[in-house]
Amino acid sequence: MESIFQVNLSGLLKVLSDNLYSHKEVFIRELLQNAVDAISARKKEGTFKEFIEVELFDRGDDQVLKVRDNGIGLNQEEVTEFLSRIGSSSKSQDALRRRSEDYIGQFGIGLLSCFMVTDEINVITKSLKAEEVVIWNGRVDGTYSTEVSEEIPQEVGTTVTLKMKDDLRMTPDQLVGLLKLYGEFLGIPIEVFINGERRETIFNSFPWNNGGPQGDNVLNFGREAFNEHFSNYIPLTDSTGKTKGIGYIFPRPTGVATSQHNHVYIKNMLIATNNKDLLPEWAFFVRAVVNSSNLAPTASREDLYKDKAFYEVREELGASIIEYLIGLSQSSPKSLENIISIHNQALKSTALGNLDFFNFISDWFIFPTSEGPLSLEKIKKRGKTIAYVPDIDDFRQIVPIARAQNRLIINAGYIYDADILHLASGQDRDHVYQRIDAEHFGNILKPLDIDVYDKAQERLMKLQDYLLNYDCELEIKQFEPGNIPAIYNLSNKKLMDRDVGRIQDESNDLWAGITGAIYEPSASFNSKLYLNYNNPIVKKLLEKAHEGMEEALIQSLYFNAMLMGHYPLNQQELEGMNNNLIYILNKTY
Ligand SMILES: Nc1ncnc2c1ncn2[C@@H]1O[C@H](COP(=O)(O)OP(=O)(O)OP(=O)(O)O)[C@@H](O)[C@H]1O
Repeated sequence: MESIFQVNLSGLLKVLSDNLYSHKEVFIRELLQNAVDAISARKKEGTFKEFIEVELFDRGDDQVLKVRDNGIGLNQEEVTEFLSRIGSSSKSQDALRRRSEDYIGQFGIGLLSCFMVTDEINVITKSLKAEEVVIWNGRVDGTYSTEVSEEIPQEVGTTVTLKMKDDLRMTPDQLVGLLKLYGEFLGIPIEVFINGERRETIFNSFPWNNGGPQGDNVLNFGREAFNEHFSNYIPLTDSTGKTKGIGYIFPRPTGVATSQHNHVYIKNMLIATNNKDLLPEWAFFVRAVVNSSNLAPTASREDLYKDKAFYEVREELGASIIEYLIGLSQSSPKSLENIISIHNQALKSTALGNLDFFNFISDWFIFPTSEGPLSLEKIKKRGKTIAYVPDIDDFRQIVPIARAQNRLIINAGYIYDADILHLASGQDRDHVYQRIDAEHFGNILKPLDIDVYDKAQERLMKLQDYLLNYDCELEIKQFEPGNIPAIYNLSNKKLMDRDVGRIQDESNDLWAGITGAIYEPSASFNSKLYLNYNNPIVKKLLEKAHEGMEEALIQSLYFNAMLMGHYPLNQQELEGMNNNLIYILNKTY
């Protein structure tokens, strides 16, 4: 036996209102959407002057809201089919429920949202194609009644009347606010009446529809939408022209983790003010307002279907942003510079994922250098070799030397910078990119003349003995400024050796055993102390023996260089440093 599901309407309504709609006010959106769809349907039959009227009446204890349109209306059969049957819609194209390009609605459930604010929906409708007027009353308990009359004077169109629940009465301002929020850009004037008096007409158009977006008008629009003062905007469009809008460049730096807050309109109706994924992920420095006729809302209408069209549109809007920035480099390089300086990090992360964009924008990127922040373009002009230090501590140590030698060094220790420069080295044939890390640290320090070097060798070996306990190799170089006696350099591997060593010193046998079993310390010296032959103390120390003081002196240079490089001293080093000071004190007094 075939049977039909019985629907417990109040249960269904609870599910809808708790899970589908974020707030009760969306019933206004649903009523407007139905009016607009009915007008669109009638437009297919011929021209007429469309309108939507919204009236709010306070009748003694009751408040009544009426939404009237002169759209296509419904005949008796359609009322039964589409109003009395939940999930039935006149707007799906076929039995497969493909969404129609012409309408906003498609699911046949939108009208139910009215039950969040009323217990009874009254519809009076006259179809374009029928003589009779149909009166339909749907109640929250799941019952409904239909009546047909040929007497009631009713123009073609539909009036939906709701008696508002007592605690959900609206003020005229609230009503106007909601109508503006959802319906301002529908392209159909909404006339508002309060207790029989005309209050205002709501009608506006998107700034990109007035012969293309224009300056202040667009910026004001953005300020109202996002409550932010923007100074740059980007016209956005997909390849079909069915999704259009404006992207505003956020006026302050945004973190990579910042989410988007886009305003999305579908067929001129506001769907979301907090959309987080309409633009590609990397575009987090842009806030967009977009109107689309090729994207589809979900049943809640507060999100977008993630179908093929969605991903295409998303990519094409991203391309609009990149195109705009490329154009700006020609038309207003200063503005581009300004945008890049605010969103340096965001744009760097974008460029790493898009080679075309990288090739366009990388010269504009700003890097901290030994001479302050400089664009890559300016850095390139300084010479054939571009030296960068991917570690902030290494950079700090090397910077006084670089300055004294009039060499430009990039601090590439911040996120993305070393990757950007590495990528640049593969793209740029005119420069040599020199990555200066622990292994190559000595390369930028000048070697000694060979005869001076030979002479110093014997002394150096002697001094080296005093550093064996610290696992540090001595080297001599000469560099300016001469007041830096030594630079200490520790590779990452060595840093790890030190940490493991510390764990083994401080922990019990079990842990020490485990770390010993899983970690093999490096065999060779991994840290280096570069002595500076231009420094008078070092020179003296290398020229002749200082019996009794040598150990304390060379170790002091070692501790001093470590501290200058922001390296933490371990227990053994701290003790060594104190012992040295006591030794010097005892020698002096
Ligand atoms: N103002 C109106 N004029 C003419 N027909 C209407 C009107 N309002 C509702 N209808 C009819 O009632 C049907 C159901 O409306 P409802 O709002 O529940 O769903 P829908 O708009 O079809 O889809 P969705 O659930 O996506 O909104 C519509 O498909 C339409 O045929």
